[in-house]
Amino acid sequence: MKLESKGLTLDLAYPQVMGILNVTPDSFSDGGRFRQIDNALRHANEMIQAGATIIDIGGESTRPGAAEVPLDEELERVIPVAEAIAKNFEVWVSIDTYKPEVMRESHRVGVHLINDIRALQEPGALDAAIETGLPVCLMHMQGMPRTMQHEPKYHDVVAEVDAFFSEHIARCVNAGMDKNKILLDPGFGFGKDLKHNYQLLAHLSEFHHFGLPLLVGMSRKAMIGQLLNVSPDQRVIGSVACAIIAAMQGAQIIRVHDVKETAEAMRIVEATLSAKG
Ligand SMILES: Nc1nc2[nH]c(SCC(=O)O)nc2c(=O)[nH]1
Repeated sequence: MKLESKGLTLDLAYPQVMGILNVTPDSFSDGGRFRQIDNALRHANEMIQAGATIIDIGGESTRPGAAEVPLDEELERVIPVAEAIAKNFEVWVSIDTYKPEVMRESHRVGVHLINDIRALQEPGALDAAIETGLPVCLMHMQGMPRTMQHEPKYHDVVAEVDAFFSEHIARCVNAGMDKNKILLDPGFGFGKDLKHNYQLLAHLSEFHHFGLPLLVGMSRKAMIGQLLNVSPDQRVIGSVACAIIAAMQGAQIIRVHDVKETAEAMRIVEATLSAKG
């Protein structure tokens, strides 16, 4: 399975590491220090050297309870950084946004992938994504970041996320999007409690029936912190464990903060999966 965008190809036969670049003042793991372009470029370069093949740029923190960021503030944060990375490195650049104007402007400055935690449900987002022609990651979320962790409830979280994927793939394809431009993400931590997150991880391989790339993001999240009782910067081993479990089930893109550790683990996964024949 391969993904193409703007002359770049991503070989999804092997798990690809997506490095997280938060350009938010309140991002819980980067401490908001990567707001300046030079810091962002330095961090992006470190992640690329460590094995990231995608850099995911986010201008709005989506931690549970986080406030929304006005459009002009988000544009000011992410567009200069996206443009600089796309210009300076031969790497996939993805934009973590749900705003249609940010999607369009990101495309204009060279972004390769749209990563939308709201699965193109904001007004105008689906049209904007189709207009850009970019691949899009549709992520499942129950509720909204501000309130999503207030007692999330499911009858069967795996079945409900699967139904969500079916519904939104159909919505996108019916609107004119090429199905092969869609990626799927169960949205770990987005309206899920500890049990829900591990049910999704345990059954992750079941989502391959759509024939679309699976993207997962568990890095430093509460599903690790609640088990190990450690702060976000002490969750590297837990994050790598989650990445291995997902990649061994065929997840194609792993979104992480700790690129070097994850990339090394993915080489072990690749050696093991290819030895399966
Ligand atoms: N596709 C995708 N995008 C994301 N953006 C964030 S922001 C919160 C954090 O990094 O803790 N999480 C995810 C995720 O899980 N999947």
